[in-house]
Amino acid sequence: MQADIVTIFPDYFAPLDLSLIGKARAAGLVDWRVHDLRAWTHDRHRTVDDTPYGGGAGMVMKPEPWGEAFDAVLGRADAPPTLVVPTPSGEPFRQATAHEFAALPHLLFACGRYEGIDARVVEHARTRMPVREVSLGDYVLNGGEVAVLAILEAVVRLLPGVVGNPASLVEESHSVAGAGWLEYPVYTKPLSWRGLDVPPVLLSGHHGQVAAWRAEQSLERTRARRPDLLPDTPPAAEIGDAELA
Ligand SMILES: Nc1ccc2ncsc2c1
Repeated sequence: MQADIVTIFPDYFAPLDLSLIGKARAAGLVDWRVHDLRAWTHDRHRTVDDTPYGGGAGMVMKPEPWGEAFDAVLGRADAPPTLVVPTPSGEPFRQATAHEFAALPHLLFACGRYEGIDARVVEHARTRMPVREVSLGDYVLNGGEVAVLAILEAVVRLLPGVVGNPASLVEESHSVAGAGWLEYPVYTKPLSWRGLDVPPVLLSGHHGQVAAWRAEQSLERTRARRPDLLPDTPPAAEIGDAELA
């Protein structure tokens, strides 16, 4: 997989080399290039933003540098990459999205800052490559860089050969294979720690009983913390009605 990242804070991505993702790069399983958006500015102050049309607080990222940055990446690519734009107004980025992205040969990440990127950048990009605007959750960061780090980790770890034991990718929270329930609690030595003991079933050697206990734990956690992940969960209003009935 090839990833290009365009940002005004290229140093944000230095930690990528420290992690498992860095090992994947060394093994040739993934490569990424980080580009400073200001390389495509032409004024003395290397300006990347301006005031918003229609008024309002904050600044908006100018379209010209982004257009030239995408021109440069596309000009070097054999085929158009998929443009991934982290934004609070995007589609939810889920484990299924990570699997989709892991199957793509080339991702181009645009890290917005300020109040966002001039909308014409994505509008124009859609005429020359697939575009996915994605949200990591209902909260706002100061920019897309942290989101891209999270997305890259979620995606690259799914690439064949990156994670030592592929089986460990199966029983994870939100794992597609695990029906998307939350992960069960895990334990290791010592048997007793500060008066807290490992659940005896995990010491039984009964794989069937262990599997059943883990499934029950996953279901219990999912019911408690993420009922929205369970099938046939009526909207909250209906749940209220049912309880009142
Ligand atoms: N550009 C930008 C600004 C805020 C934000 N929050 C989550 S992703 C994102 C992207």
